[in-house]
Amino acid sequence: MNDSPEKSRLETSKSMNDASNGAPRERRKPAARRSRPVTPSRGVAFDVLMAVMLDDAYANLVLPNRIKAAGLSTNDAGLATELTYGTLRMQGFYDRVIANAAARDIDTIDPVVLIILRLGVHQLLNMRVATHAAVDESVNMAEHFASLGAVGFVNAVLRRTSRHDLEDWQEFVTKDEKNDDSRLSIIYSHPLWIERAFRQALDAEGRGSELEKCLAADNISPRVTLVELPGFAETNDEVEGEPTTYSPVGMSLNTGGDPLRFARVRDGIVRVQDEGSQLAALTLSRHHDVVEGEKWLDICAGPGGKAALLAAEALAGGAMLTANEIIPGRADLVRNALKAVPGVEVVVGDGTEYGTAHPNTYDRILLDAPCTGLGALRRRPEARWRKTPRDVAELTGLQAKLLESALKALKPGGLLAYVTCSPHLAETRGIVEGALRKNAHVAELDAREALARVALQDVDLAGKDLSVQLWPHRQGTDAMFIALLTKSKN
Ligand SMILES: C[S@@+](CC[C@H](N)C(=O)[O-])C[C@H]1O[C@@H](n2cnc3c(N)ncnc32)[C@H](O)[C@@H]1O
Repeated sequence: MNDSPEKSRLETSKSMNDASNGAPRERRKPAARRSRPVTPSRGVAFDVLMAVMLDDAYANLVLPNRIKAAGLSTNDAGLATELTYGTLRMQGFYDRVIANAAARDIDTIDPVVLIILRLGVHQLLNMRVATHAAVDESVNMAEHFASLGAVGFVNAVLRRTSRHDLEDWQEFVTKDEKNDDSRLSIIYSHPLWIERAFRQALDAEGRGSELEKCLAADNISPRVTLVELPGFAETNDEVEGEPTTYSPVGMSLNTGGDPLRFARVRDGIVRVQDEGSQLAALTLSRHHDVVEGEKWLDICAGPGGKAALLAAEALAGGAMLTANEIIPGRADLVRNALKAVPGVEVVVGDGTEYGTAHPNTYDRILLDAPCTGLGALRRRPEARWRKTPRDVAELTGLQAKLLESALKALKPGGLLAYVTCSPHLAETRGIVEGALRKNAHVAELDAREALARVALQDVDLAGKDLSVQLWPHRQGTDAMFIALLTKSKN
């Protein structure tokens, strides 16, 4: 490095401590408009980042609408997606870079300016955008969306940033960190408590050495995978994809774009679904042969992804599925997800009370519990910044109650799958072990062996537990946890 970031910081603080640095918080008159418009992809990314930051919007919901409204070409849509998702994921790291290059606390920078800077830093450090283009386009955005003083500020901060590459910045912004956890949490842009939760879960499997790969996997967009509902979609030759690695009913899309362009997706017989979710549903439905007339329950069904697969499996085997969901609007989503599969009863109710109302009733139960979703961070780029350890405390209380209730609703000798899209030990082994301690008549079954019978290939599972923990960096799926429980007949 010719010019260390530290030196830049000093220079920056000198040059930026004048009155024309786009001082934060107070709204100024927008800068004089340039004739050059903001590029469509940057405009969409800016718009979505504003909605996420200021309106608590979800990027994965807002972005497709904004792309459509702006009429972006496929290439521009790809660029807008990379700008939005990449910036959101790496926000924690970029804020360290910006704070350093600007020599000021991030909280003192106007939100509009901060978003423009984060987008600029992403282009400079993680995309193959030429430096002059990244800086000029960001300055242009500042001229359109921010105050006059902010234009020079954006220009100066990004020029400082551009003097060093990603590795230099990684080294610099972590040089005072005392331990590996805080260093990795900054470099891979994960809040420290999440990084620690992943470390604990991997350590428990004896695979702590995979932590960096695990964190890195969250910063890459997954391929779109689809499930072909068994019995409905086998003859499908319209969707261009290839079989998924493990799921016998899955397909990975070869191309990007909106899967709704395929008629079978619109009809609901081919559905977007992570491969890990498919495996979770199949581990329950294919654990043993279905006996005609079996009663199945999906106790937390919304929005209905796994319910649709279970419904197809139930129909094929002569079982009857009930799908329960507490939020009426989400129960409507379940009904919509089930539009292609007849015969499913959808009910709205509190799953924690279900077992008391319907004791010893169901042969198979899926409890896909409300959870932190830490296993799907790669899909929800802003989620890592919104979750807190308090969410874990609240959710584990609910998960334990739901499991108690589901166990009550289970017929003696029946099979219950406890599933989370989180590898956090408190939400996974903690809940299962709590239920086993509390209920002498409940036993854990070997979910690994059950999964092995379902999966197309060997699944690399570590540790000694009977449950399954999938990982994005290992299986390319969301980090789904699957435990199988039964209760004795007497
Ligand atoms: C992880 S999601 C289930 C995802 C679903 N299995 C799928 O594949 O689409 C958990 C669901 O549980 C619902 N839920 C939360 N608390 C509940 C409760 N007390 N009773 C029933 N459902 C509940 C949430 O509204 C949410 O829709």
